[in-house]
Amino acid sequence: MTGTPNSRRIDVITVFPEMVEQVARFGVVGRAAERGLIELSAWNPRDYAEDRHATVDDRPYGGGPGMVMKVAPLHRAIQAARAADPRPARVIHLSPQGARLDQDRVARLAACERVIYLCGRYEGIDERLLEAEVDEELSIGDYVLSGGELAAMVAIDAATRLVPGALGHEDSAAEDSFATGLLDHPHYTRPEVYERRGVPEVLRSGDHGAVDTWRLKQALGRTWLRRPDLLAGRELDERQRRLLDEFIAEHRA
Ligand SMILES: Cc1cccc(C(=O)NCC2(NC(=O)c3cccc4nocc34)CCCC2)c1
Repeated sequence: MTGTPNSRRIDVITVFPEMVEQVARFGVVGRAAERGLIELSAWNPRDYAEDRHATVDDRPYGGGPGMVMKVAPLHRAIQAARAADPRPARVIHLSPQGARLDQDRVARLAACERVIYLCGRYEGIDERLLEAEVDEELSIGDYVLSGGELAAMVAIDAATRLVPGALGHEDSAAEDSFATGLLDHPHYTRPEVYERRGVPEVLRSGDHGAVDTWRLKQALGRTWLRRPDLLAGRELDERQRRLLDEFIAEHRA
């Protein structure tokens, strides 16, 4: 099935295709898939194994616990995915050895017409497959996972949100905060009071300028408090500097 001509094609090489296909059933990614903005296909190396037991793994040379994913079934699955669309594809291996996924790298993924995500299981993938087929390795963080599928789903979700048309206005507004590299300001909705806790006056004042200022101040302040590293890498303009200084003074009062 081919999507609209400029649709993004996403292929995932995984022994658990049903797991990964779920990401395209819900929310923003689900709507993008429905509307043909993206096209998601999963390819199971088990379907490309030579033997009748559909073996995709084998014991490691050098001994040790666990199993290693074999080259041939993965190679054939990648070839099948490549053949499904004439456009060149960037092959991304989700791996603890990879560069840390961040919004800049997500933006680069979103700009690719085709991406093939390669998900490891067991102890990992035979190095010769990685040497031959992988363009880039990405990690979603420093913790132990059972496989690369969740990482692929994280990358797919984050990148799809950046595909033009994927977000309606109501969602794109939510992008503003991190598009500025800051954490989010606090959010409130009805009721006005819940168990004696109210809503900041300014948010109900109808003064949109004051609301924007309050939100920027809160975003700057919370970033300063919880993720100062995000502030270290950026210049604040005069207004932002003043608002953050106000927040800090109030925080220390
Ligand atoms: C810190 C650390 C050091 C050594 C091994 C592991 C580990 O978790 N190894 C197991 C595997 N992990 C991942 O694939 C994986 C894990 C974490 C983030 C990721 N982002 O993308 C893929 C990721 C690799 C082969 C099968 C799963 C983790």
